[in-house]
Amino acid sequence: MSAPDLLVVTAVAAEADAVRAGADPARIRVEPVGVGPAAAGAGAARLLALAEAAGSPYRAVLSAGIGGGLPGRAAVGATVLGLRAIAADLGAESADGFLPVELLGFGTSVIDADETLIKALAAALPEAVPGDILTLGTVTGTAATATALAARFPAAAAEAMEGYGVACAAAGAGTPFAELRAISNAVGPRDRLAWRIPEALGALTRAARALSGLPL
Ligand SMILES: O=C(O)c1cccc(C(=O)CC[C@H]2O[C@@H](n3cnc4c(=O)[nH]cnc43)[C@H](O)[C@@H]2O)c1
Repeated sequence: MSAPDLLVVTAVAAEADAVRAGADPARIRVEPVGVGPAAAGAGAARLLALAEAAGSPYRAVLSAGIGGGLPGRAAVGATVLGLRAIAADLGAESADGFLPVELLGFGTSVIDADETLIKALAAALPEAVPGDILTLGTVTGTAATATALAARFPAAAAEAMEGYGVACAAAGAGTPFAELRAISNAVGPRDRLAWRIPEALGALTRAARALSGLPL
């Protein structure tokens, strides 16, 4: 049997189980690597390097899981296809507002998803909402932060905690990258009890079924 050609990286085991429930294991390997951009980046880099060393590199890597939807842009229950992964809190605070890492002269906070992979994913998931996905080390928990993020990132549809880390690992390995988020909650005032986790995990399973036929 040939090795899987798509690596799907999630944060937690429940998300990995949801993806596995819909994915063809012959084509897709699913691994939970931890919460946050550092764990995601380190975990994805290790898995990509191991596959490369074994002589069967992945053809693409997907950061997948649940996420928060920006109000008016992605509703709870929707699936968001990330066109760009943006490290929204990578930079410095100043009296004049947030300074992104670009202004500090330290590289980029924005990584584009692979164009060919996005076209294939959009065809496989026609109902997915296309948009940027923010990566944050801290889950947004106030209306003020949600409003500020929506203003800073007019093309953002969702936020999560791992995409930019996986994108950095993919860029280092030369592997096409994309991100997929099933929306469990609205970005805004913290209300953990309102998160619709089972529904979002169900949406992840449905998306994974569509991934199994992906031309890679
Ligand atoms: O408690 C559970 O059963 C459970 C099952 C699956 C996943 C979880 C998580 O808490 C996953 C954490 C994961 O979720 C992403 N996430 C979701 N909503 C947001 C948000 O509004 N802002 C940022 N991140 C969000 C994030 O990527 C975390 O890694 C629990």
